Amino acid sequence: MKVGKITIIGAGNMGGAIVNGLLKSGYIEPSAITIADPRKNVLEGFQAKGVNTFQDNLEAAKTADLVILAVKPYHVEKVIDQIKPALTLDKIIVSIAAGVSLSDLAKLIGNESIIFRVMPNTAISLQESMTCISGNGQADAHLETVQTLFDQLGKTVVIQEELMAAATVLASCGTAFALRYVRAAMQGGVEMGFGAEMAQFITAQTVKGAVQLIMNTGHHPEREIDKVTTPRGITITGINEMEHKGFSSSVIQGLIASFNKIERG
Ligand SMILES: NC(=O)C1=CN([C@@H]2O[C@H](COP(=O)(O)OP(=O)(O)OC[C@H]3O[C@@H](n4cnc5c(N)ncnc54)[C@H](O)[C@@H]3O)[C@@H](O)[C@H]2O)C=CC1
Ligand SMILES: O=C(O)[C@@H]1CCC=N1
Repeated sequence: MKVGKITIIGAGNMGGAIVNGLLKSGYIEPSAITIADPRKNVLEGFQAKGVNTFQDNLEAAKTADLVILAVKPYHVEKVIDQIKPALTLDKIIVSIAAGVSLSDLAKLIGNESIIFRVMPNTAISLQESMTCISGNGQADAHLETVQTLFDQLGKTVVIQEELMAAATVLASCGTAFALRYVRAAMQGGVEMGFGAEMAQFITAQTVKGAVQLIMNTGHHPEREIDKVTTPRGITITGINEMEHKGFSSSVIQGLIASFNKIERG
């Protein structure tokens, strides 16, 4: 079933990105979208786009069929407390707060409520998110509704909740990790003679093409790497130097450090 009215609580990086992705998708009318935030100035831009805006979370949540909690994890408890009178058992509640479990949410909202944990990334504003979804027992009957909604905003997978921390690191933090590669390559490009803007354009298009090579074929990355690394050639010289300096190991250790941060707080 297609979702009716959506309320997003929190108009920051992610709340704002979700609204922009929804507007871009045309999946639901701007008038069916509501966003709430205490900061009046961030709401004005959304109001101009025809979205309903509120500084009062409870008022914002009252009319919704689906409520997305897009506040920092340490604000989740307070926000749920504020909107609880509006969280009737027919409402779908979606939390994108990193590290806040379904059982944490059920303790705050109620065991009988329909609760999803959804982990998108900032590319949701361009309908290019990788979004991982898991839900509680009550959520099963509404999975199609929620997955179809996030399908409008990129790619989705339904996962076991125990993988949510790993999903957060790979898919959500992953945007920043990937862009650090892009920035590093740009710095190298500038040292070799390109202006920063041209280095960014060349690097970004190269990364986009490399990603499409594996996405369009399903090939393992090494299969495509093998096509680039001429024996005794230039690429293998650079790649081996990167590995001597710990490239893969550094990426893996960074992922695990982020994972441990979620798991241990
Ligand atoms: N930034 C990212 O790439 C991702 C973030 N997340 C999760 O999304 C959530 C939001 O993160 P960001 O958007 O990055 O944070 P943010 O700080 O950019 O946005 C949070 C927003 O909540 C608002 N806010 C604060 N107190 C509030 C209250 N009582 N009621 C309503 N709104 C309130 C703030 O004014 C702000 O606009 C976090 O729980 C984070 O773990 C999940 C995936 C990716
Ligand atoms: O760094 C963070 O805590 C958030 C969660 C995932 C991406 N950004």
